[in-house]
Amino acid sequence: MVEKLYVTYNDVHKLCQESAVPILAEFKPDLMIAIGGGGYVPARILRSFLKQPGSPNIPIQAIGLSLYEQLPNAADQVVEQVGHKVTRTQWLDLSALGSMKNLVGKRILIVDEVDDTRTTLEYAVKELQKDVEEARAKLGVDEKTEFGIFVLHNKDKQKRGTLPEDVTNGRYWAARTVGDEWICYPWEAIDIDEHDANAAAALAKKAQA
Ligand SMILES: O=P(O)(O)OC[C@H]1O[C@H](OP(=O)(O)OP(=O)(O)O)[C@H](O)[C@@H]1O
Repeated sequence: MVEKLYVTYNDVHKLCQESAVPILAEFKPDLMIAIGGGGYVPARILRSFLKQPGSPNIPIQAIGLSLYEQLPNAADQVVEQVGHKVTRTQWLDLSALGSMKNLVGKRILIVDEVDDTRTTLEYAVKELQKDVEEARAKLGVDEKTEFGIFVLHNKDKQKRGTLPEDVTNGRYWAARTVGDEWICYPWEAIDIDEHDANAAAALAKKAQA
């Protein structure tokens, strides 16, 4: 039976809080790109912990990627990716000059809640790299953009997707590395009290073991 891992809002908050320390020390992002829907809440919490006194908040932009669902009437937006379909439901608005400038020569932290098969993250990095190249060409700027990744949980399993080596070696932060568990995030809960009770029960069981 697949173990269920219940993650509470407080857990998410604390995972972001502790991860902010190495992310600030080693990367200092200029911009976060949250992969929706699971990346939105962690990105917003992380922003509070990345805020430096005297500096503005780090902007968060959102992209929508869906791995398991195929939107009707959106066949032209469906991309075959290592045997899985990644559907773009939302993307950056690159028509604005400001948005393009945000991409070139910047440190961009991509945020999602879970790195499972890595299909989604591979897609996000590849597509964003293409956008950066396009923006660089249009703006005639030659500064390097660095991508980093933050996830709450990385599943230690065979990955279908791959990430650039410079990201995996030094710019990849997973608050927790877990097995191939079924992770239940609080924002998916229909009954949050039951969810929290399940999380507490699992904790008590672990303490007894
Ligand atoms: O590593 P992978 O195997 O690619 O899986 C991880 C992705 O799957 C989930 O997204 P989902 O498509 O379920 O959308 P959601 O975030 O809106 O729930 C999750 O939010 C990640 O983005």
